[in-house]
Amino acid sequence: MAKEPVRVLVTGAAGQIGYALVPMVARGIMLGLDQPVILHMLDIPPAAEALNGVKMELVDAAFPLLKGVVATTDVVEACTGVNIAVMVGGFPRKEGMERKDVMSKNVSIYKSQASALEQHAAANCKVLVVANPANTNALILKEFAPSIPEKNITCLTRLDHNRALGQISERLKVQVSDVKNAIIWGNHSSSQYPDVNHATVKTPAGERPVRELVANDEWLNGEFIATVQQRGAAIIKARKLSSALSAASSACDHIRDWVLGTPEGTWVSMGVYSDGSYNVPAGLIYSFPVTCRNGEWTIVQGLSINEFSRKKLDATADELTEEKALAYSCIS
Ligand SMILES: NC(=O)c1ccc[n+]([C@@H]2O[C@H](COP(=O)([O-])OP(=O)(O)OC[C@H]3O[C@@H](n4cnc5c(N)ncnc54)[C@H](O)[C@@H]3O)[C@@H](O)[C@H]2O)c1
Ligand SMILES: O=C(O)C[C@H](O)C(=O)O
Repeated sequence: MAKEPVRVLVTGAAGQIGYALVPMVARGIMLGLDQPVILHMLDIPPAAEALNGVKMELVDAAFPLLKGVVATTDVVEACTGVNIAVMVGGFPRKEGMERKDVMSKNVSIYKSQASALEQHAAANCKVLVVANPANTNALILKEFAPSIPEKNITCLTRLDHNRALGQISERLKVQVSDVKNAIIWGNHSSSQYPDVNHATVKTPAGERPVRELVANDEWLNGEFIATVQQRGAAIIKARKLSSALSAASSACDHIRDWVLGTPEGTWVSMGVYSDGSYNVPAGLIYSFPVTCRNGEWTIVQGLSINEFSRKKLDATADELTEEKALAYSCIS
């Protein structure tokens, strides 16, 4: 029997990530090739015409899994009945703007969208925040949607996770699909800590540690970390626009693994509400290694953290604590 359609909200759908993401959702890349979807697309009134253009293209593409499209600038209409919400819309930092001004605009956007989701989304709606500052926008959304379980509110660090796998694959000249269990700890910002101390590569002789195969701690502790931390900035420098296809693809990876489960023996990185694991302060949205089963994520426990890693976990937690204070100071 055909499955019931799942309603997927994409905010900021007229923007660049939105334009890359909605065809992926409509093709079944996010939720599976047997899962019909209804797309809800939200943008702001100045983008209404462009949003309608995206809707026209979705119709023209005749995606078999796409059972309907809602394209709107009305947040209540956009949020009504959605099962998955991918929050891409936000206020970008413009030249000359203070951090606090950008934060204040995003706090006000995420406060009002939180209320709309809380009141109108389907029960058990899963939320992924992509828009920057992603971790703190997700925290504000959690704050203003108290009836949405905190386990349902996450932010995207899967792009950073995939970037780490990509760098190891390039360095070792192995297939990226053979590299697994990197970890992104902390903030989706340049303070994040890409950690490969537990990562492995599938070889004909079995799974081998990345550190052993790379055999160059100086590169792993220096250039590798900096490259992953700075990759977003490098893409902006090259494209004059921030990453879009990789961000959209990673958003699909994040939701697919959350809903359908992570493969046996594999973990992924997700920004989730900290419960104090690994001595990360509780009450931050912080990126951890997680496995997913039956639509729920669980933080991987018991990984050893050496002194080098400890300092990096703490530094990115400190940045998030500071961002949290700034965001709370903007709440009106
Ligand atoms: N977490 C990640 O890994 C990651 C990666 C890449 C980009 N990003 C972030 O994702 C966000 C979107 O990037 P983009 O390149 O698509 O930007 P973009 O400027 O092309 O698109 C953003 C869209 O959001 C819309 N928007 C603004 N305010 C809105 C609101 N209140 N409600 C609904 N829509 C609204 C804009 O009109 C625009 O169409 C940015 O904040 C970017 O920094 C995050
Ligand atoms: O939009 C940005 O500032 C960069 C983006 O978050 C990315 O990691 O590519």
